[in-house]
Amino acid sequence: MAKDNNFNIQTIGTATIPSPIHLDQMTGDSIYKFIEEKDRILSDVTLQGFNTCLQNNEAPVCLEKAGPRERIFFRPENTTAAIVTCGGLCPGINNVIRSLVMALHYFYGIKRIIGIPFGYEGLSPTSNHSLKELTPDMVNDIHEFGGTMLGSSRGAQPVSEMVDMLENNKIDLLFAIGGDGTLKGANAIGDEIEKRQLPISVIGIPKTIDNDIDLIDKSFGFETAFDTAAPIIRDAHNEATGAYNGVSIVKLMGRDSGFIAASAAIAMPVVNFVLVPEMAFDLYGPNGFFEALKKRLELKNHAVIVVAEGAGQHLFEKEKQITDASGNVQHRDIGLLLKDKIKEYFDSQSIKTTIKYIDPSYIIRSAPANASDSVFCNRLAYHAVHGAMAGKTKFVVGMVNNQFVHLPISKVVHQRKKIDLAGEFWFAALQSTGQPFSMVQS
Ligand SMILES: Nc1ncnc2c1ncn2[C@@H]1O[C@H](COP(=O)(O)OP(=O)(O)O)[C@@H](O)[C@H]1O
Ligand SMILES: O=P(O)(O)OC[C@H]1O[C@](O)(COP(=O)(O)O)[C@@H](O)[C@@H]1O
Repeated sequence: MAKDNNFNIQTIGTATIPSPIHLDQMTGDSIYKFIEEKDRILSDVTLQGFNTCLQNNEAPVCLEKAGPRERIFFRPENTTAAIVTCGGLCPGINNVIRSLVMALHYFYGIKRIIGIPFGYEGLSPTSNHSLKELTPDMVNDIHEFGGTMLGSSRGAQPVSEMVDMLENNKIDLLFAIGGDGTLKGANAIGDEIEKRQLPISVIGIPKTIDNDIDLIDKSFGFETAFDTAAPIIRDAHNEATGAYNGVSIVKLMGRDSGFIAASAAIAMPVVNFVLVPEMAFDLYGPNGFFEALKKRLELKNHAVIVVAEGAGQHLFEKEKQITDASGNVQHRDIGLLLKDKIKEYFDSQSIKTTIKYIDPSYIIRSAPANASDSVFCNRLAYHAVHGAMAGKTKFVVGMVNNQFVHLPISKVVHQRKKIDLAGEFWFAALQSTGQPFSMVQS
């Protein structure tokens, strides 16, 4: 981190390969409004952020603005770009692929664009997947579909073999679309490239439906997720009101962070309880969930519960944890547990209930992006291409304080973003649902 004495700010910069070519010389009359290398945005524009810096005698932190640079590093006629998508699906991946291909092809004139099939697995020399040459025609309509046209995967591949593969296929730019794991992988690939002193740029585009990537305002697909969840919750409410003491439980994605569940609950104020991984709660006892649910049923004779998949894991008997191929903990089904235990609790008190458990999580994850996410995906992709062509490497594009910036990958992967249970957003979720503030683990 460099200290900028003129402005008394600290800047988190990104690694750049020196840039010899003037973009306007190359394209003639440029359509771009160039971003100056010195353009920065403050990473924390809140008064509280400034006050904290002043108190600690620290300079506020600034981030590099994303956008086209006047000087680029890669000569388009000799440049090959590759795109890889890893980890779980998320609305908008195809929009990002499409906009990357269009920007590479039409803005910079890059003719060779390679799609890596099935995540990092496709970069392994031992895999049987064949590389796909991508053209604008091939990607023209893919934004209309959810999922990823390239396929995805989890599981580790040897980094040196992946870099061999990039070298052998003369790839100059690698765009890695993925979450925490993918970005760690991209950073490891970038380190190996640096070690070999190769002029290859590695660019991360943060993808996670859970919205759990640190520092950035939001990740693409997250808004579509709670947008798609909203009508499902509305219908779940109809189910709940259609029976005496009807209880609908809707499970949404959210492995370690409950942003989708909490946002969906605020968006659809028929939700009475929102259970997230950040909040441990008791089932029994005066401040337990069941007592609160009982009060709710006594009052209104129906209830809607939205639960994030990672919530309530403390309620399962401790067993050996199961992990997926990438080492992520696979959670037990909290929705099923709640369904069974709620029935047991109310049956034991001879209170009749009708419980419906709805799990739309994978359907939501594979939906196409909504209009707002489509705009966001498009802009992320354009910025990723501009940063890459300027020779920047081991960086992610993201939005911070409503501005597109470059961040070193290493800065966003060291911890996951979670809901602040003392923060305004969580209070809004509790107020909107009417869930008792006291309903936490004693
Ligand atoms: N530290 C790492 N070094 C290299 N590759 C990694 C690392 N962490 C994760 N990966 C790889 O990144 C890919 C995606 O990771 P995963 O955790 O499944 O999804 P996500 O990127 O959505 O978090 C997997 O192929 C995984 O093996
Ligand atoms: O596809 P899988 O392996 O069942 O993954 C389920 C996980 O994927 C997610 O949808 C997204 O996780 P990633 O961001 O790590 O890809 C999580 O919410 C969920 O826990």
